[in-house]
Amino acid sequence: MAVKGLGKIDQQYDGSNLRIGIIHARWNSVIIDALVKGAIKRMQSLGVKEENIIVETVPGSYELPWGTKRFVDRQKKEGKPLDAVIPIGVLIKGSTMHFEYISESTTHALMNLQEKVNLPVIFGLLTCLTEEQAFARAGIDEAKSMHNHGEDWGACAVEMSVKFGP
Ligand SMILES: O=c1[nH]c(NC[C@H](O)[C@H](O)[C@H](O)CO)c([N+](=O)[O-])c(=O)[nH]1
Repeated sequence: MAVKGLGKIDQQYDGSNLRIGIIHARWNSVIIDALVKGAIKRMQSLGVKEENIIVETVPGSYELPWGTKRFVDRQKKEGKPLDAVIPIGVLIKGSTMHFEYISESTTHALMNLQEKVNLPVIFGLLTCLTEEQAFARAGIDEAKSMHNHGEDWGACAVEMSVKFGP
């Protein structure tokens, strides 16, 4: 069976000089909290200092693109520029098309944001058809916990910053 997820990291990247932002939505907060903790844990295991992991929040996933842009700009303006940013949101399909529209528009906006902010913008949006899928991808024990995707996003942020930074 193919092993999903980031798999083996081809090398340990040294995050000790990095400053990375996490901006997360507050919808589905139990799942969000697990994903954020997973990202922080992995980044610290790669040497990113606690004081260099800056966490911000927005109401929902739809606010992530604009919130991320302003967050990155503000950190730069304060003389503490980020090396990468991880927007995190959890969208769970409901009975309307709301899920589809937010998933599609937010994904495209986050992808396009990379050019605008000239930084790695890691794709931390879980778009799940059921709560069980979301619990599993946040490594929460109530479901068949697959793997905490937040850890992958943390590793990705460090690798992209080290490899492609200024
Ligand atoms: O982050 C989420 N926002 C959601 N909606 C709120 C949306 O992101 C905005 O915050 C809201 O529409 C105000 O702009 C969700 N649902 O509606 O299901 C969801 O599952 N996850």
